[in-house]
Amino acid sequence: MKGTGIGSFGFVLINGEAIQGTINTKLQFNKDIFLLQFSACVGGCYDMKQTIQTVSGCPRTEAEWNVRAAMKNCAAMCSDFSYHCLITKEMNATIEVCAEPKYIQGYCTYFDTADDRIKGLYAADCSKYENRCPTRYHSTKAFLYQACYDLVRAYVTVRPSSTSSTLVITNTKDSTANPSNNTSEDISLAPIIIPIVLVLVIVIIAILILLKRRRRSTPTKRGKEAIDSFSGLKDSEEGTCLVGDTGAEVEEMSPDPSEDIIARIREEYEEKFKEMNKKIQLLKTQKENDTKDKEKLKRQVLEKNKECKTLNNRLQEAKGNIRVLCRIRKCESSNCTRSTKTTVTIDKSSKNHELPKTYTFERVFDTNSTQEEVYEEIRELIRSFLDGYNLCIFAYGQTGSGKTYTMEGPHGNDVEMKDDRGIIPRAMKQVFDMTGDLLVCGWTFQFRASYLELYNEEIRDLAKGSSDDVKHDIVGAKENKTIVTNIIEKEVKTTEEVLKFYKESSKNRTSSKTVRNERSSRSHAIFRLEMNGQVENIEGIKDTCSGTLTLVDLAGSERLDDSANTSTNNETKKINLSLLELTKVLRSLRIKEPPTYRSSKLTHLLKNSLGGNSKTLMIVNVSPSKECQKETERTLEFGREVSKVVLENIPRKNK
Ligand SMILES: Nc1ncnc2c1ncn2[C@@H]1O[C@H](COP(=O)(O)OP(=O)(O)OP(=O)(O)O)[C@@H](O)[C@H]1O
Repeated sequence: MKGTGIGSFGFVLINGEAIQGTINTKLQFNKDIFLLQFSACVGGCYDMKQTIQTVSGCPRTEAEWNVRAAMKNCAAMCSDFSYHCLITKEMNATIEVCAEPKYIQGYCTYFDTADDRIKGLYAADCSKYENRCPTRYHSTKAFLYQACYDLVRAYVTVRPSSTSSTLVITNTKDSTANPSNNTSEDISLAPIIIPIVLVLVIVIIAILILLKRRRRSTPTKRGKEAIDSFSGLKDSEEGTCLVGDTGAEVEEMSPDPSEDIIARIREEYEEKFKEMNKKIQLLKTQKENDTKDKEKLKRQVLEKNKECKTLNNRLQEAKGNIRVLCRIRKCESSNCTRSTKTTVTIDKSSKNHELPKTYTFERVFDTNSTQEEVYEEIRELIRSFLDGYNLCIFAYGQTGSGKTYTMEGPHGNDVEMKDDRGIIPRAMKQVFDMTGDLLVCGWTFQFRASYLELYNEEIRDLAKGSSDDVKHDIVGAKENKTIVTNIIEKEVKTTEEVLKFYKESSKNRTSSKTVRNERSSRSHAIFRLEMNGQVENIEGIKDTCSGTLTLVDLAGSERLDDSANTSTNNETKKINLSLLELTKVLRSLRIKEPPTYRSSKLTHLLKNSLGGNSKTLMIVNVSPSKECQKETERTLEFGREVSKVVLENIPRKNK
């Protein structure tokens, strides 16, 4: 035996609509040697309830799983939390998995005895993988497995058959590197390999524990168990950190299946959404006296709407409850960044022989990105607000990096329906269009808008403008919304009304000239839209739905010396202090310590949007200009920090 390698990859099969029958999945193996392991996730990773049950309860009895390893001469070692089978190429093995659920998920951990290339993988440069890991890969284990996956993927292809649910795993590795004439030797080595594998597993656990101690991060129980199931390792120590506390973490180890799942859920969602819209249009054209048909259509719309909600939530859970996107500002001057769809690379000075630094985000919008492209990425998330989740979108970045442009658009207060309008006017239109459509089937909605700014740690009600001489205090929270005293919460019924309110109020926002921006916003602007909806459902029972959409344009995050002007120094200090507190809160959420929200007004105000029943999206805005390089790096570091946050999944407030 020349060396011992270890790798793993996951696969996921989704049988779409055909839920009723049994799914028969055949796996054929013709690699040298595999440790096959089936674990977790009966019922689909995106169904939180079922995932919790299966991961924490481990109801993986032989009867439930009915896993039949139709293999001859197979050295099988089964543990009580997952199935392991050691398979060699010579066995020409085929495994049939029969299971009721919609999704089957399995993991195949692979050991290649004739390859030195994987040796020492666990001592690999983790930061290399960390940089490459999209937002939800920030876990010690996750990126180690990501590393394995990368290596294994290089010579294993997973090819789903177009006509049946058969996966054929073929060995595409260079045959000279693994001559077939030594396979009989592999078989005879099988009993030796098992102890080696076990030793290897122990070594991995030890390394992981060490790494975890250094990082001092804490996993969510479910996330940890999901990883354990994935790896087949159990360790009692705490320490790994996953982003997006959902069953989706398991898929995140192997990007392709996860992407695949997201694409399939989206496809299903879009299909249902289209069907619902068709029915809504039909309903709108129904004659007044056609009561019978109308009632039938109403019921169908309500049903479809429920299905859409479930699917959209699965989609958002799969993406993670806290997401970070990055946008690079348009720039005419020298550019220090390079970007792909998911990475930003900062080129360092060649004088100091510094290597370029790459940051990975779920999505990166380059200098040519349009407002529409940015909005398309978050359109589905806005739907979550209408489904009864608190949603917070905020723009973070250095002064002049394009935060206001992204949130509002380039026209200052003129936020009407122009092509380059930003997130706020687009979101308002989507919200009122979508709820307007649902009115035909009996839904009623009430919306209340408020617009506050935090300037020098003082809350101002922008809706009151200069006449606002009353003190505003945060007095706790009601129904998951932070309550602020003496503010205007205007009832709005249409897109036009809400945008008029926004436009009038934003005239009062505090701005001044800074080195980098003629009209720099010197305050955090927090626009909130509160929704309460009711409908009588199919069974005649009242169904309610409520949520708060918070859209935040943070003040510029530049360092003190960048602002130079002494009159703004105080402002800058306060801004930076509150941003620092925001970072601390996010860090606390990450390491599962209770955050001290009250240490700044900003975090106190955003309390209900940064934990618990909320979905959070941060857009880190950066300038690509060389002069801003240091600030750009700081911003990207911040974005990376946020992308490590784990949020609890608390049921939405839809009763
Ligand atoms: N993607 C873009 N395309 C075109 N122009 C842009 C883009 N991003 C920003 N700008 C322009 O750059 C200038 C500064 O942008 P903006 O005011 O949005 O920055 P900011 O981050 O909000 O700054 P501050 O924190 O100082 O308020 C504005 O004139 C804006 O119109």
